[in-house]
Amino acid sequence: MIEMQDIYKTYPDGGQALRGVSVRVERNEFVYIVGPSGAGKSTFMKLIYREERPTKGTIFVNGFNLEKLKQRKIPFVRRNIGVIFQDFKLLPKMTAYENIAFAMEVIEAPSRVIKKRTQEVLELVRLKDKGNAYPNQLSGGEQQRVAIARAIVNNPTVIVADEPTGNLDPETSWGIMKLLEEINFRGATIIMATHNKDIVNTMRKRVIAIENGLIARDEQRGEYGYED
Ligand SMILES: Nc1ncnc2c1ncn2[C@@H]1O[C@H](COP(=O)(O)OP(=O)(O)OP(=O)(O)O)[C@@H](O)[C@H]1O
Repeated sequence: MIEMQDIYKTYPDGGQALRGVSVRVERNEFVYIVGPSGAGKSTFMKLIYREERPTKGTIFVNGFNLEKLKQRKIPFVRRNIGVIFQDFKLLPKMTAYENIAFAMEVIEAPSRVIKKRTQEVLELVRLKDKGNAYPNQLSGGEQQRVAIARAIVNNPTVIVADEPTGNLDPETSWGIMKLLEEINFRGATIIMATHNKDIVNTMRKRVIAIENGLIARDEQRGEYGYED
């Protein structure tokens, strides 16, 4: 569960990215965040995974108030949120396998568990045979699948995906969407910011439109609603 209560975000240079956003996303929902460039979508996403902090307002993730979190609870809450980016953000000097396993090493999982679970997610994203490849030896779609495997390896309850298909061709994008749908089916809440009209209008889900720092629309089985 994610809940924002009257969230404002003003960046240090004075730019107002969000201007009073209140929203609730239930467990296991799949939500698209749409809106014009500069509307505040990435800021909205960053507040959920605590990359940015709100200027005002309260955010709850799985019942934890992110603004009142004790230092020692931060890793625990963070581990429950998997993040996927447009540009994949894989570590270039690590293989696909190592990129995924690393996410478990940082939470100090036992090495036996790491080996088993990393193989399991490599299979889930259909990259069993590419574990030893480095990111620059993989296609864009394959790199994004590694990034998805890394995001889900610790079994997070929430996946935040900021334009995950932004750098991919349409066919590859559909493959990524099928995977996200499967992850949602297995129980994760998915929040995905996108400019992909086809995907939003085909895979009808809840659509939240952010315009000028405010929620302009929030519809179940919504539409993309813009021309780009
Ligand atoms: N780190 C930052 N410092 C200052 N201003 C910022 C920062 N990040 C974003 N902004 C500003 O906040 C506003 C919202 O930006 P944000 O990146 O959230 O929009 P967006 O909807 O994700 O856009 P896009 O679709 O182009 O990715 C913009 O005016 C932007 O210039």
